[in-house]
Amino acid sequence: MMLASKIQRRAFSATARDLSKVAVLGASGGIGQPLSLLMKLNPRVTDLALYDIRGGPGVAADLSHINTKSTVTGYDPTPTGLAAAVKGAEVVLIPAGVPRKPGMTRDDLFNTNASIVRDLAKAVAESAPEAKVLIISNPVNSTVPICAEVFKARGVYNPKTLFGVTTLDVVRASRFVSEVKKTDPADENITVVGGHSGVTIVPLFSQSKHPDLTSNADIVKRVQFGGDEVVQAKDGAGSATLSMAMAGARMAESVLRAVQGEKGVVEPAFVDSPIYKDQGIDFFSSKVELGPEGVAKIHPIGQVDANEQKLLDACLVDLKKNIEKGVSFVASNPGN
Ligand SMILES: NC(=O)C1=CN([C@@H]2O[C@H](COP(=O)(O)OP(=O)(O)OC[C@H]3O[C@@H](n4cnc5c(N)ncnc54)[C@H](O)[C@@H]3O)[C@@H](O)[C@H]2O)C=CC1
Ligand SMILES: O=C([O-])CC(=O)C(=O)O
Repeated sequence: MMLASKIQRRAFSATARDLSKVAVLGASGGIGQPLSLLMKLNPRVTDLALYDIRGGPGVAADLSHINTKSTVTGYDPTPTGLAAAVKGAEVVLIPAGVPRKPGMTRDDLFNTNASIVRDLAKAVAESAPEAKVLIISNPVNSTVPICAEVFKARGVYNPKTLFGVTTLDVVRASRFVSEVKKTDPADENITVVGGHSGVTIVPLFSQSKHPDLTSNADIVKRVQFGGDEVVQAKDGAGSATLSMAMAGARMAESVLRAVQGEKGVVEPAFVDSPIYKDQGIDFFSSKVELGPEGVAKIHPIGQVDANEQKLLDACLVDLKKNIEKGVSFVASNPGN
């Protein structure tokens, strides 16, 4: 009897884990569409739910003709649409919100995107409190704390399941290094820590195959301000969308690999982290080992050289302010 129930339990959990619903909130945007396409092509995904304030069902109808196994459903902002989109999701990806124009910092997006993320987080807290939530909307340094505060207020905050997506920073770093060193970017694994904006992005070249790059101010700056290159080139039409879709899809795939039992899956992510808590900084991006429940282990930063220590010092000043801004926003604007 006991054995039977054990087997049943195992069968149930295998089924539950194999049924991986992914929801994309902001699915008809510049990032949302290619990200949803990449999720439709991912065989680990069984159900794809696409929500946007406009155009979700259209994007869903289009993707639903692709002959992979997953079902695709689109949702509009009806009273039940958002709740239905996230219900039962293993992973909720959030690229909803406005992108930068030339001359703006990511922090300039705060006034618009803070309330968008707050309201989406409420829906996730109510209808999918166990989902792994991957926040792409900028400013990530503030939108992740916003999401955490919303979850805390509803008693469902789990620091293991909330991620700010910083994957694009390591994707860029490996590509930029490969251009300088004439190598294959696939062989370049560059650690990037901190946050996701300007000087809060800290590449640790001393830990790579190219420690000489820590004194190369050009490449350090390029990693920190890579997003600006795209914003300027798009000249008012937005920021990185296609490279971000690739990076977001890689992060979602890594989360699903870990959920489905793969060991040793490590990605950078901006998470609730012990690393600088003693300095009042509750969130920090570093290498995170993923497990079935989300964050399994946060790797320490490791050895840094004097140049990198200076970068880290500058990072922490801004990061602290960005995090505090998100926390105070929810305290003074709790919404409905
Ligand atoms: N974490 C990262 O590395 C990166 C983050 N981003 C950020 O991602 C965000 C989205 O960028 P794009 O896709 O280029 O912008 P976009 O303007 O093309 O798309 C945003 C989408 O969000 C939707 N939206 C707005 N309010 C919504 C709400 N309340 N609920 C659901 N959907 C809503 C819009 O209708 C639109 O379809 C921006 O904040 C941008 O700064 C962009 C690149 C990299
Ligand atoms: O630069 C931006 O505004 C968008 C972004 O976060 C990036 O490309 O890294």
